[in-house]
Amino acid sequence: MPAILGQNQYGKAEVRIVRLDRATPTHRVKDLNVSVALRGDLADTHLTGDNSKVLTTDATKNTVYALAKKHGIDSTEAFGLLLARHFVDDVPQVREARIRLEEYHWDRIPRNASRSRFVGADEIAHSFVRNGTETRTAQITYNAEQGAEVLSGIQDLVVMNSTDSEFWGFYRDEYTTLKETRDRILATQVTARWRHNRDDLADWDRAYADTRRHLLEAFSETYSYALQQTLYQMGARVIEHRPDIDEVRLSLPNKHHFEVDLEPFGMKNGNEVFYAADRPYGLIEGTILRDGAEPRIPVD
Ligand SMILES: O=c1[nH]c(=O)c2[nH]c(=O)[nH]c2[nH]1
Repeated sequence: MPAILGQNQYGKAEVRIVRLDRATPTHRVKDLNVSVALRGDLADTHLTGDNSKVLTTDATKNTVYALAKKHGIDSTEAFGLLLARHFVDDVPQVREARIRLEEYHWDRIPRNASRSRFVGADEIAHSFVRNGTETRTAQITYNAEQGAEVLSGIQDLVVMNSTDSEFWGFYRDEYTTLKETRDRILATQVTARWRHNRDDLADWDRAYADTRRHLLEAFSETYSYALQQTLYQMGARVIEHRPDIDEVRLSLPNKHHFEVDLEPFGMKNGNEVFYAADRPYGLIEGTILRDGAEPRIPVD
């Protein structure tokens, strides 16, 4: 029985784009996952392999980045409409475009009232925390001889600084190709555990909230030359402010944001349009201890 081609569509799925608006010192961020599907006069490529009407999926991805640079991303819907109209109105063989968008929402990290170099009344201009991702953890060990040990923690606290991060001066061997940068996005998904040196705190919820706040403040206030340095500052901040905590163990994946090369489209990126890669990622881990304390959180 002869076969016929039924409904079909194609495009690039899950284009991860972070668009920064750096027009003022108070940066705005749009973080989207965009999937493009195009329909139209596309029988030839399926039936004979004639690709003359195929707008490459690579070009659809580039379009997402280029239009984001050109027009900014005002709202998720408006950006989806812009893309859909572009593909249908400007590419003759495309009759219908379906754009699916997921937006990841970032809240600003509240400002520490005692520090003044940030603009805005009570928020930090370039530091963000993604809402709804984190989990609070606890591990209690008790035995009759040694009593109780309380490990508290947080998992998947996703944070980002849209500036105040550099990375340069690193060791180079024949396989090193990374370019040095004086201004990059620094983003990570914090997993932390901290060991209390007492089991009789009056308010564990408050201790947790306070420790979380110190981690966030240290992340956002550290002008960073390496995620390793930020890790140390985060742990040290907790040790300094929480006499009940002797040890902080941190695991920080470096959520890389690569500046998209927009030169082929006649545009300078200007540190505004990024490809948010999910893997591979750098993984920076370390324990920060109260001087004199022994590490006791088990190494995974
Ligand atoms: O903060 C960083 N630390 C590294 O060790 C590293 N390595 C790398 O490629 N990028 C980065 N960034």
